[in-house]
Amino acid sequence: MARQPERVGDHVDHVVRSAERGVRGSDGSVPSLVLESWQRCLDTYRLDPSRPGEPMILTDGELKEFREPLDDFMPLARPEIERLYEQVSSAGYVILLTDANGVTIDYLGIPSLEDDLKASGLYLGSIWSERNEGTNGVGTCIATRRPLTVHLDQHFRSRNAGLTCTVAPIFSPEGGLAAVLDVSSMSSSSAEAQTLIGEIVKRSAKRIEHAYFLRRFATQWIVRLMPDFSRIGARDEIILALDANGRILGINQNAADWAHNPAGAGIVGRPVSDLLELEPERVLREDATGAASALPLRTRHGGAQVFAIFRAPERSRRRHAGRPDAAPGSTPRPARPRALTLDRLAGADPAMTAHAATVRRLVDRGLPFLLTGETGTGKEVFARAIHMESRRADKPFVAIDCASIPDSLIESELFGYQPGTFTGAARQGQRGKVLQAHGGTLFLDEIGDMPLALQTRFLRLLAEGQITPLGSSKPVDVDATVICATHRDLDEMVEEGTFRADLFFRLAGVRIALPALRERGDRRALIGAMFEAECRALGVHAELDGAALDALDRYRWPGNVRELKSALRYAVGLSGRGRVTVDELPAAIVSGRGAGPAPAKVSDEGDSERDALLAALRATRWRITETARLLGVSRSTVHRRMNRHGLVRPV
Ligand SMILES: Nc1ncnc2c1ncn2[C@@H]1O[C@H](COP(=O)(O)OP(=O)(O)OP(=O)(O)O)[C@@H](O)[C@H]1O
Repeated sequence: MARQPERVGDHVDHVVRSAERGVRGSDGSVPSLVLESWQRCLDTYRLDPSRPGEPMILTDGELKEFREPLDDFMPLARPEIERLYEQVSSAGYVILLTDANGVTIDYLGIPSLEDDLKASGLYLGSIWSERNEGTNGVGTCIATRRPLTVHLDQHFRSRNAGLTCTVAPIFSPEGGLAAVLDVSSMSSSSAEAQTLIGEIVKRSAKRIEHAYFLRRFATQWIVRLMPDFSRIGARDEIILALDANGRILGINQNAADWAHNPAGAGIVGRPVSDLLELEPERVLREDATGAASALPLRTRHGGAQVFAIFRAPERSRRRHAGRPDAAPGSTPRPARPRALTLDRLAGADPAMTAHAATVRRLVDRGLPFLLTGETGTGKEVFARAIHMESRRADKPFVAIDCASIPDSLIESELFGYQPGTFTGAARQGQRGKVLQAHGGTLFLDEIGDMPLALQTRFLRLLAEGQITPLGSSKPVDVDATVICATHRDLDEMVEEGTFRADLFFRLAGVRIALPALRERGDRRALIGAMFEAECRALGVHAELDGAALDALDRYRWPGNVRELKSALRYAVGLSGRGRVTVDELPAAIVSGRGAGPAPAKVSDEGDSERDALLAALRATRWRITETARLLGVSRSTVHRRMNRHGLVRPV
């Protein structure tokens, strides 16, 4: 908030003089974290404490770029932000979640004060790095990685000296700073209130950090440790992620502190039995008995007692359905999404329902399937549903993306190789994905990107049910259902001679063309069902407003169901008040961008492909995801084409 001019002078004087005297010469009235920050602002960033002006607020488009890398994190943080807001908003506080650059990526504030909050920078899209705003809660937390309160004129800039900001860092499972949680008000608060808010913010930040860690290692073993059983689930809980052999894959920040090892270096990669008197087999046994009670253990060094709770990896937990999987008081996990069966994928769309009936009739008849459809129409999930419908459902489903493997490796990835076949090869050789799928299903995504030379070898697999690993002369029998998918027009490629006709006829045993989302007859119902699924997945209760549903229904969806899913996740993540309106939808959907003609298909090779790619890269300012969407191809295809045409993002 703006300050009176005469007080601005006093403030500047106080900041500059105190910074000159430094921590040693200080009378203790200014906390050392703040003093050191003032020094950084003057000496390193060369900021002017008296500078007036407005806080910088990013546009929606700019903000989206900062949010994108934290797509999986934001929905985990949202419920905690809401809980925090409920606790403190009546006392005039607002909540900001910033990324590690200080950009406010999520926010909950008092709607009636919105204009004032925005003018003070307590708003979505504001930037609170020290370099931008000088000493402030978020920026100084980023610089020091410590929780703190910056009260009134402890702020470096005079114009922020009406604020009180209490913050706590949130660390990523890798030990880096992921985000900062901030509770701010536009007024002063008593020392007692600051202490109380400080504790509440730290607890919330830890809850988010734990949820992030548990989500990241959902498919691994989790061991939660506390010196005292009653404290399991508390915020100083130590959490380790282990692989099936008891090797430590990740540790939370508390574990790093416990081991006096800030980044966890030297712990990750070691067997858990180095830290605890615990043999890996014991972990498995604990889970098999479904034990949710704490197991007393001793630390390897020092022999101190700790209590441990185990959580099995997500997949094996499904087998113990109904068994408690979290300690009391821990963050509730969002519901796990239900499997996408053929029926669920088909919904009420006539073409999809007919495809589901075809699959049921022809599955297990030894025929290969060819799935076509624009990017994001659900080809891979459909392939998985075919597998689950088949008698091979309990055998492996092996997916391979022909577009993302370099041409030089695709052959060895698929067919494996004998020991010593080429430089850099594993000494014991490799089995190859095709053999791994033996007995189950082999899913070849982006088959249209398979190099011609390899198509010949692949033909043999389809024709004779045999493959020959690289460096070997002995063919090996393979029994697998083959499902291929592509967004390309294979008929056209065959005509052009870029795809082998004989291979095409072999693999197109059962052709299934998945409709684009804009062509689906059950689009509104599908949007509604996917909205509910997102709410369940994020643990949120929300309704979809009629106008928002209309906007979603009208949009052209160049990225199809994938794009719809991420738009819904974004909207549900943003909906604080239990209702998703057009305001929560991504700007492109509301503005109707992407509501134009269907994405142009680029030709296979040559100049036109390069030109189209370059034009798309320029139009999207070299953003790969958007380029892929614009061209109607996958991100990996964009990367491959960039390599092929030697296109490098300008610096
Ligand atoms: N009917 C559906 N209901 C819910 N989610 C769906 C449905 N169809 C697809 N999805 C989701 O949409 C996303 C894209 O699906 P998928 O990866 O199978 O598409 P694709 O056609 O293989 O894409 P690409 O061609 O780019 O590889 C996935 O997250 C999938 O779970």
